[in-house]
Amino acid sequence: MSLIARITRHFEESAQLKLAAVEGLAGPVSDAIDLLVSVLASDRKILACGNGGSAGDAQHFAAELIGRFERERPELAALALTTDSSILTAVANDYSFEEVFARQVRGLGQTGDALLAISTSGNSPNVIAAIQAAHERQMHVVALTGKGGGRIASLLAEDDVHLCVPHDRTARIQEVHLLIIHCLCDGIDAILLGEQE
Ligand SMILES: O=C(CO)[C@@H](O)[C@H](O)[C@H](O)[C@H](O)COP(=O)(O)O
Ligand SMILES: [Zn+2]
Repeated sequence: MSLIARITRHFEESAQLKLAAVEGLAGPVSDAIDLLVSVLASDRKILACGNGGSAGDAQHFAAELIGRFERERPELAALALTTDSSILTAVANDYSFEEVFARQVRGLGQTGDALLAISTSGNSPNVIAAIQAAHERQMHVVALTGKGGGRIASLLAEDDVHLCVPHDRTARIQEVHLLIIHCLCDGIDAILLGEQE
């Protein structure tokens, strides 16, 4: 296969997945927006975590809330738990890598906050531990997964929101996660700016 053909196949597979996934995901994404708006409107905050590309997505989400997405508005309370190398290395070194997000959730999370938990497999132990810590703190959870949701699917509470991309390829799932993150940012802004009831 030529490089052009390989590249074309990536574009086509990604585009086809997005078009196929929107019907099943639009409703849950709308629920996630409503949940996150209620968290922010109650002066609570959103913590975000994930590994690898999903760590980047967690940071991307927090940056768009503290900074801006497409419209001017005041800062919104969001924090990625993936950035502080001293915390990450100390907790991994002194406890375990599985604890790197959960200890931050227990240390920073308060009742009514939300955790955006991102795992394409739904099986990363440190994201699972973060969800369990969020529930201990009476926090809401929005989980971004794929591959059927993995162990995370069975961990979520009734009022949590599960956004599971119907695909088994990590890269494709991440591409839809990023699209979902932009939908979350747009929907949160539309409601908070009074453009959307
Ligand atoms: O971005 C990619 C693959 O596209 C990788 O860095 C990927 O994020 C890593 O393998 C992660 O460790 C995967 O973790 P998860 O999504 O299964 O929770
Ligand atoms: Zn990636």
